[in-house]
Amino acid sequence: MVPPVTPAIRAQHLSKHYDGHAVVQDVSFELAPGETLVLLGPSGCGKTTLLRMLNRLVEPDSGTVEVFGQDVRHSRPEQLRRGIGYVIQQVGLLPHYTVAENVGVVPRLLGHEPAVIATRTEELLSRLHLPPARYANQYPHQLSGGQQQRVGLARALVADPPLILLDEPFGALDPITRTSIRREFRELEELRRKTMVLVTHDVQEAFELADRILLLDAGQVQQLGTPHELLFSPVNDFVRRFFAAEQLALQLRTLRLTDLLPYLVPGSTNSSLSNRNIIPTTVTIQEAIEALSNASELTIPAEEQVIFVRSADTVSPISLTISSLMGAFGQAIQHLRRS
Ligand SMILES: Nc1ncnc2c1ncn2[C@@H]1O[C@H](COP(=O)(O)OP(=O)(O)OP(=O)(O)O)[C@@H](O)[C@H]1O
Repeated sequence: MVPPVTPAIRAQHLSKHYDGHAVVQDVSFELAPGETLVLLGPSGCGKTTLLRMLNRLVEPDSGTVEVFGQDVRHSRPEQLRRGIGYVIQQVGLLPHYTVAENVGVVPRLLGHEPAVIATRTEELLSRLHLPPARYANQYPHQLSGGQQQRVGLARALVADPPLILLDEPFGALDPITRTSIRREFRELEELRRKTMVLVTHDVQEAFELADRILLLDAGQVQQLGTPHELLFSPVNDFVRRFFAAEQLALQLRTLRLTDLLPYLVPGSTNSSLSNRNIIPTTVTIQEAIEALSNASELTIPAEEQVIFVRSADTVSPISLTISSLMGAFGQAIQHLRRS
């Protein structure tokens, strides 16, 4: 028999009051190792308070938190926090320390060898697009907001904690920087195996980064589930209304070509198309539209922009145009609404 995996986090019946008001009310969830949970909800709904209960920056009035099977009350708060990465919007870099010194703070406190810290710091800065030769000896005020944010992320990652908590980590950035840094963040090898809890009030961001979303309102869990479940199987009106304004954009980012295969008719194969015109069925509808819009850069004449979809279980490729794609998308949505 496979032994049960100890959850990375088990939060049970967490509650917190401030000045007689319930800010977090009876919240429970479990997170598997490697999973990313996004805490989402309107301003003031208790996301930050809930996050800070996980590393004891806030003590709950009632309820318990276990991190990798250990009740957090049994660790000293400072010790617990050194083992959990924490990234906040106001990056909190030390102004009189260089970039490298800021990144090395926690490993120094943990007593790691200076040479090991230096190597690791350089490796992380390079991976976060801050070449150490240029940035290691700069001071925070010499960096842009986005660069400071990356130093904050490097600092949280340097001691290689298995769990990272992030509170609006991209909140202070302009929308364009925010989108590109988010993409880098998602593709960062370093984060692939980490368990993460991320607070945001940005719905698109939540859908882009979450394995599961915990949607809160007035301190209470409204729904906990995958982006797909929240979008297509909302459990109440609050959840439905919360996503209504951005529904189409979210549907395009949540459904994948795999979901549309039953509605796509295999087309004729065109031998003039090279491999560059083949996209996998794992891409989202949004990505497929972007690929089709860029198809004129490929070998196909603009008036017959076609892209082939290939998956392990599709023997013959399916040719795709914007109109066949949107037709299939419409049918898939109707089917999901009915079921
Ligand atoms: N230390 C505190 N003392 C008193 N009230 C507090 C304290 N911390 C938070 N609150 C209150 O608790 C409620 C929830 O705050 P919290 O910061 O957890 O919400 P949030 O969902 O993270 O909000 P935002 O998205 O605006 O950051 C708010 O009404 C806030 O004013």
